[in-house]
Amino acid sequence: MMQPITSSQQAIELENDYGAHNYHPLPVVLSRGEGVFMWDVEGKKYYDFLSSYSAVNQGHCHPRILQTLIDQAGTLTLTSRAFHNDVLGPFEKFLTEYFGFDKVLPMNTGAEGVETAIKIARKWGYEKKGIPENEGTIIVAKNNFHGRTTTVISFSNDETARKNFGPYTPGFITIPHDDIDALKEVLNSSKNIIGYLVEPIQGEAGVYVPKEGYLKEVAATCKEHGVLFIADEIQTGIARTGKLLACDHEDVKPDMLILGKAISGGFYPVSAVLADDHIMEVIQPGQHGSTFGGNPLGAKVAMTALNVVKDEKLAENADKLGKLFRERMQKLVDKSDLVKLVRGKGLLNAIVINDSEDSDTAWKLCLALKENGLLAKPTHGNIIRFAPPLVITEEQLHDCCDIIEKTIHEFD
Ligand SMILES: Cc1ncc(COP(=O)(O)O)c(CNc2cccc(C(=O)O)c2)c1O
Repeated sequence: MMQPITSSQQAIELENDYGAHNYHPLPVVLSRGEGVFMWDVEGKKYYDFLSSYSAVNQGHCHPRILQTLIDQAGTLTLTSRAFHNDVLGPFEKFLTEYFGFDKVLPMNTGAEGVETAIKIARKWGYEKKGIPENEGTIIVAKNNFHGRTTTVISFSNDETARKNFGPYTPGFITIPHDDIDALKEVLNSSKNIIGYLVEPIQGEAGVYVPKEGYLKEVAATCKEHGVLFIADEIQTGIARTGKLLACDHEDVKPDMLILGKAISGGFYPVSAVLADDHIMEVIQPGQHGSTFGGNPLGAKVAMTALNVVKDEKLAENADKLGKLFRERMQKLVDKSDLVKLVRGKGLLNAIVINDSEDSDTAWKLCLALKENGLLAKPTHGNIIRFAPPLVITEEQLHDCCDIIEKTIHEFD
C-alpha cells in the first residue's frame, strides 16, 4: 500500500532514501497538473514552463487524451507483436500519413527511437549503399543530446553524460552544429559515411537555433553525397517550434524522422522512426522490436494527442506566442544587466544569464521563479529554457512574462 504523502519534504526524503540519485530536481513536489498549470503537495499553483522537456505540448491531463487512455485501458493494452491487434495498423497508417512517410517503426522512449534509427541507418548503409560491414560512420553534431543509452552517450561530448560508461560504441564522427562547410568537409574527405544524425534545433545544449537555410543545405548536401539526413525531432517536433516539425520551417523532409515526447501528450511513452520504403525495407522479421513498441494503448493515446495538435492549432499558437515571448524578453535584455540574450523558435526559447557557465545564478533564478509561481530549469550553466505547454493563452503568456521580469528585477 502506498504511503500517503502529506508534505513535499516527506516526498523528497522518500526519493532520497529509496531512489537512485540520478537527477537534481528543483525542490518542488508536484501532485496535480491541468493545462499549463501544476500544483504542489501544499496546493501552491505554478505555471509549467518546461512541459517535461516538451513532452506535454498539449497541456497537462488533456481531457480528450485522458478519455482515450481510459477507454483503451479498459479494452486492450498490450498484445506484444507476436500477434496482430486492431489498433497497430490504423496507427501506422495514421502516423505515416500525418508526417508524410511510407513506413513507421514504433518504439517507446526517445532514446530507443534514436537507437532504432541508428540500427536502420547502419543496415541501410551496408545492404543498400554497399559500405563494408562494420565500417559505417554516422556524423553527429557537437553538443548533441539524443538520450542516455550506452551507444547514444558514446557520441556525446558531455563528460557528465559519458564518463565511466565505456567502452564506447565506435562509428561516429562529430562536427560543429550549424556549420555546413564542416559537414561538406567530412563528406568529401571520409569514406563509408552512412548519414548525419542531428537535432534541427539543439534543445539540451541550450536552444541553439541554426542559421536560416542550414537545414535546407543539410538536406541538399546529404542528398548530393547519397547519405541519410536523420532528424531527431523528439524535442523540436509536435508543433513546439511553431510548425509541426522544425524541419518544416525550411520545407525540408529528412530521410529519417525520429519522434517521441509530445507524440503522446505526456500520457504514455511513445516514440517512432519514420522513413520511406527504400530505407525501412532493410528491417526484416526478427531483426528489431520491443515488447511495448506500438502497443494499442500508446497507439490510441498518440493518435488523439496528434489530433489535438491540429484541432487546437498548437503550431500556430506556438508561432504567434513565441514571437510575443521573445519580444517581451528582448525588452528585458535591453534593460537588465543580468540577461544577456534571448533565443528560440516558437515556444522553445531560452535566456542566457550574464554570468559564468559554472555560476549558480541561473539555478538561484529558477528557485526565485518557483517562489513567484513559475517552474523552469537551467539546461546548462547559465542558460534557462522556457517551454510552456502550447495550449498557453496570450493572457497567460503575458502573466508569465510579468513573473519572469519581476523575478529578474529582484536580482538586478
Ligand atoms: C532531442 C532528444 N532526443 C532524444 C531524447 C531522449 O528521449 P527519452 O528521454 O524519451 O529517452 C531527448 C530527451 N530529452 C531530454 C531533455 C532533458 C532531460 C532528459 C532526461 O533524460 O531527463 C531528456 C531529446 O531531447
